[in-house]
Amino acid sequence: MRYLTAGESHGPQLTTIIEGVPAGLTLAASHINGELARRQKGYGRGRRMQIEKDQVNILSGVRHGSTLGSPITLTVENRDFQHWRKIMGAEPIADDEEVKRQITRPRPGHADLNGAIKYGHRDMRNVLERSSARETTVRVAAGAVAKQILSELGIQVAGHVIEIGGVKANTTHSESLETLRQKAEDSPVRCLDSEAEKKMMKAIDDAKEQGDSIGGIVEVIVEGMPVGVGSYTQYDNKLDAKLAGAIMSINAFKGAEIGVGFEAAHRPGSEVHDEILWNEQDGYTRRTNNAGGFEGGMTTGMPVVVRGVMKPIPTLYKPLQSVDIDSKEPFKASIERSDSCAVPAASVVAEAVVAWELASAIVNQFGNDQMNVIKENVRRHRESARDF
Ligand SMILES: Cc1cc2nc3c(=O)[nH]c(=O)nc-3n(C[C@H](O)[C@H](O)[C@H](O)COP(=O)(O)O)c2cc1C
Ligand SMILES: C=C(O[C@@H]1CC(C(=O)O)=C[C@@H](OP(=O)(O)O)[C@H]1O)C(=O)O
Repeated sequence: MRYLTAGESHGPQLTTIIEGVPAGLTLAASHINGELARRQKGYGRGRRMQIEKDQVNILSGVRHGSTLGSPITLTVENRDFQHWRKIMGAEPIADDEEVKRQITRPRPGHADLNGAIKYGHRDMRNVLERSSARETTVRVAAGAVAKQILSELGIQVAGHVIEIGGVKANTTHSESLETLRQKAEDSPVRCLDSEAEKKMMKAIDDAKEQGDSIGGIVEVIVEGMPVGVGSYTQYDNKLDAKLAGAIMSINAFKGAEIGVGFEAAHRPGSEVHDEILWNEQDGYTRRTNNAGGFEGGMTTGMPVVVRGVMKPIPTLYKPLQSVDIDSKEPFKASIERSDSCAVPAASVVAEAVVAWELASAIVNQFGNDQMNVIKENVRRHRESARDF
């Protein structure tokens, strides 16, 4: 499966075309809209999220609530476009009109300067419109389709926030994935630890008050993946590497880890590798899951545990030093609106990109045209893995 996205942050809409989704998958706008709404929430979001009310239009590839096997086109309207028609070139600007025509002052931490040099844009709006994380809207829409595939195979995905602005959540949770998901849903910062939640919200308030921004760490857990998805046989078949790439592709994400991740550097092997057990009912299991569900680029059958680190939002009310590309004069940037923390929202994006990679790998490996064939192949594979 593959997908492309298109659309500017303040243009009329965002679009994704998704190819390779098997025929016969149940898919309704409500599956996607639920995910879009989750991405819009989260403490620390700015005023833009009060303007948008993301709703998907399914324009191709689905009839009577079921996928056809043909490309699926999904679009989401940018309501804010109505306020940006002139700036975006959809309406002429009168000569005497006060409209900010060009952005010549690059914001540190954004794609502005590098993108302008690369594409030769003297107006950096031509860069920021596309580098904006508004694009993650349709990635969440594509991820919702992937989640639907996983769900029909009994595979569940949940994401939550484990750190914001240096406040760490206690992550020793023994509840079911469903309970974990519900708790995250009920928390304004998508955090399971209610003590940490309060401190995280205070950290966001403090940062906002000081004109600053903060980042954090999100975790995605996936239960029910069959063993042996992905492969060690070629570097670009390693599914853990694809997950790391997917996490790193989210705007502002600067690191990814699987299982104990970077912590493995500090531990001896006896405290890292997961001992192998066997019982008649389940077949092979592991005593621990430090590997986060991966060995040799393949799933172990244990829960997939992926984390990603998000840097602080780059647009600050406390201005940072930059240079005007026309005058070459130094200036301190001033801004109109921004999120002060988008880590909770980004955890929903992280779920989507992880779901996409896992669903793609399954569809590629277990026959890729019809959903019922894939279901049967996965069922047989699970059975043979258990009896191996
Ligand atoms: C959900 C989400 C919302 C974001 N909101 C903002 C924002 O309001 N203001 C901002 O400056 N950056 C925001 N970002 C981050 C920027 O898009 C990102 O840092 C920038 O495009 C530069 O890319 P890079 O950080 O990946 O290098 C957001 C990121 C995500 C994932
Ligand atoms: C629009 C979204 O996020 C935007 C991501 C973003 C950025 O620079 O990445 C900047 C802000 O946009 P604006 O400049 O229009 O206020 C965020 O609101 C969204 O998540 O849907």
